[in-house]
Amino acid sequence: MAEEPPPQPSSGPAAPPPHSNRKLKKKNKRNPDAASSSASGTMVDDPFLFLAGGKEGGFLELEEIDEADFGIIGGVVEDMGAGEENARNDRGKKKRKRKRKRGDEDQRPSDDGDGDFVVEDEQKGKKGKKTPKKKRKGSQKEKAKDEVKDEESNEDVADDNDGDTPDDDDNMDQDNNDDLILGEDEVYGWQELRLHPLLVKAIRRLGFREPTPIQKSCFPAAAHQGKDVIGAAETGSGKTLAFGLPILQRLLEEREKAVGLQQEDEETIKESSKESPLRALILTPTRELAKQVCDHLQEAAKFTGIQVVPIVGGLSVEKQERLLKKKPAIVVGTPGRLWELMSMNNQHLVELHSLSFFVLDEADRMIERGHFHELQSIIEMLPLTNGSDMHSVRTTANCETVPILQVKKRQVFVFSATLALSSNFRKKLKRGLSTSKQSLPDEVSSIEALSKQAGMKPNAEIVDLTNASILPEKLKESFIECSEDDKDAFLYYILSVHGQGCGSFRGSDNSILVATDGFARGMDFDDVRTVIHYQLPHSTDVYIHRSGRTARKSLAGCSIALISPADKAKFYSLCKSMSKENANKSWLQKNADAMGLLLEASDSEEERVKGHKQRKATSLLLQKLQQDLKDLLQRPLQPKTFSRRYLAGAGISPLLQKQLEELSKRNINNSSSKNKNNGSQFIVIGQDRVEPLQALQNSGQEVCVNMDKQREKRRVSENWKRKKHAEKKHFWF
Ligand SMILES: Nc1ncnc2c1ncn2[C@@H]1O[C@H](COP(=O)(O)OP(=O)(O)OP(=O)(O)O)[C@@H](O)[C@H]1O
Repeated sequence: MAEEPPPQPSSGPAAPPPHSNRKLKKKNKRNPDAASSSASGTMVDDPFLFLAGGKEGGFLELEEIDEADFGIIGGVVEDMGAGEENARNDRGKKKRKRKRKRGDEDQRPSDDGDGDFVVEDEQKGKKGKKTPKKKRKGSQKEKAKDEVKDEESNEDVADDNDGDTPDDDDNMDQDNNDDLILGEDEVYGWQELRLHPLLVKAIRRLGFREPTPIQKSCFPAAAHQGKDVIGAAETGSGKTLAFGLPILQRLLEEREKAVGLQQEDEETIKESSKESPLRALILTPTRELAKQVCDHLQEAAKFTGIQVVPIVGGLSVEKQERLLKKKPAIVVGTPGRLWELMSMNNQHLVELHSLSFFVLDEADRMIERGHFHELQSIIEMLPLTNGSDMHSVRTTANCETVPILQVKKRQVFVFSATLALSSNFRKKLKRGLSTSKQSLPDEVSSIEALSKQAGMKPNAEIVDLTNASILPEKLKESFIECSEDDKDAFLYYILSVHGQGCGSFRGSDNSILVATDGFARGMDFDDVRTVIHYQLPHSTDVYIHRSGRTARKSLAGCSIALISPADKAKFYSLCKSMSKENANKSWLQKNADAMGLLLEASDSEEERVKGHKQRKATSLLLQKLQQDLKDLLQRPLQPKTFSRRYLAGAGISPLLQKQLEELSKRNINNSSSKNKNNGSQFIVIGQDRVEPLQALQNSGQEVCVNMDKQREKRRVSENWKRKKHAEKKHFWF
């Protein structure tokens, strides 16, 4: 190990797996809360290549590593069939293809020096965008080369394109239908919402067959009833479009009214609507999230001509001022930079009389220290919406305004993955309305206070879909108990399972992202398979957000927490608070069920019968699950032939390495003769590149095979003992 090249610094994307435990420890000291999500780095000349799978297959068995205890603390073990795997791959491929077209694959995080990551290529360089399509159709290798070239050239021009909006040509003129992944009849779910045709078209292009539950629940209230919304749903459930689509819908409807009023053709209106007073201000806690939300909304607004721009720190103020001169209708930004520009009296940002939407995304993070000062200042800039500002719409001198008829009350949207509202929240909002802004508390200390201060109305729609589960349904949570020193070995081992080289994080199937907790919130990456909690976070929220980077969009994923003795207290309190939250949430439902009451008193007879049938089916299912659980609990968690060999500690000696290689060969031979074999089988992670998620999913079956065999053995040996005993008796008598 001494001759090994030093590992790459942890901040870069796709850092190769650590080659030395010592170095890895150093890295984690610098960044103690790092949450890593899966995949790999280059393994060339790595003496541990054999651990990484490859043709030979890895061999390490979890039980073989230092008295490991591996358990599942949540989630249902279910078989991720080939169907889902294929669907995941297909979806991933389609999306990547589309992203490549847009040049999005350049996007990747980089450390901006202050501990936070920024998306390095926040700018889509125009050079990259204008690469002829023909060139992009080359072989994978050529594509990869092109990407590298694009990245390089983007770096050259990045400075001129910071946070640029998509080209108007790009946005408007590519209205052809070739790009649409879904047919009209495949997006039926959206028609029910009465989504504007131009938005349906964008949705067809994105390939979203139906709205997610949070989108379905928020849209009617937000878009058709003009209500404020507090929305909470599990991570990765599509909250961005839950507030984004209602905003776009209303802007489009207003534009159509304007067409009616002004008797102009739609194209003219489309053109003129490129420049607009500020209609929607969306605040996010981090730069990366602002950029991501902006990208997502630009996709949704693709065919509308509505401009969406990001205003975030880390980019030059002058360039962002240039962006704002284009008068975008929607601005997505972080409080710090927005307030900086507002303080500089940026015209587009301070003329807020036409502002119809004020959105706080990831509101739970917004209220954490470090954000509220600017946030509060911005909120204080917002005009009151009690009707008095209607007059100023007409009279503001140097601000272009939308016609008075189009300006309804400003809507406030507050979204979060976690939500705890007091039972008298609406009353508080009512009281808030009669209170002047100055008399509100100095500090924004909770989502409630924040909503109140932002002017949320008492009839706000509260959509809390976190009831059933705070974490994604298909997330499998697991933990490994180990010593602090062995964490590195486990980390390396898990990463090595994914072991292949990579390009950028978004562009590769097998890359690794080492991230701060700031980054772990809200960032959306396709197909993240595994999240590793190298160190447990202090708060449940952070745990939820970290874990929520995987199992997004109803796909399967797993999170692995490495628990050292020092983490135990944190671990128990985390488990406690997670189960308490779940318990609290289902309290009403549980008690209602126990008393045989239906919560919805207004249900029709038909619905009641349906509900009764559903409950019956659920209770049968529960009984079956209980029986399954009972059966599972009767089986030992691990085979008795538990090996205590371990790979970890202060590096691996050449002798141990040799032994491991030999063991690897032996295991491969064992596995090839699996069907005939009569030796024991472990839950193998790393064998033939089996990832932790798959291993977790398969583990039940493997253990089951072992246990049957062991039971059979036990039965034979007991029979033998009985026979012997009988023979003995016979002998004495
Ligand atoms: N209706 C839909 N159908 C399928 N995919 C969707 C749909 N709506 C959004 N998505 C995709 O789901 C992913 C997650 O969406 P989004 O980032 O809005 O989730 P989120 O709830 O904000 O997550 P987080 O709380 O972690 O920020 C994105 O890749 C988005 O493109």
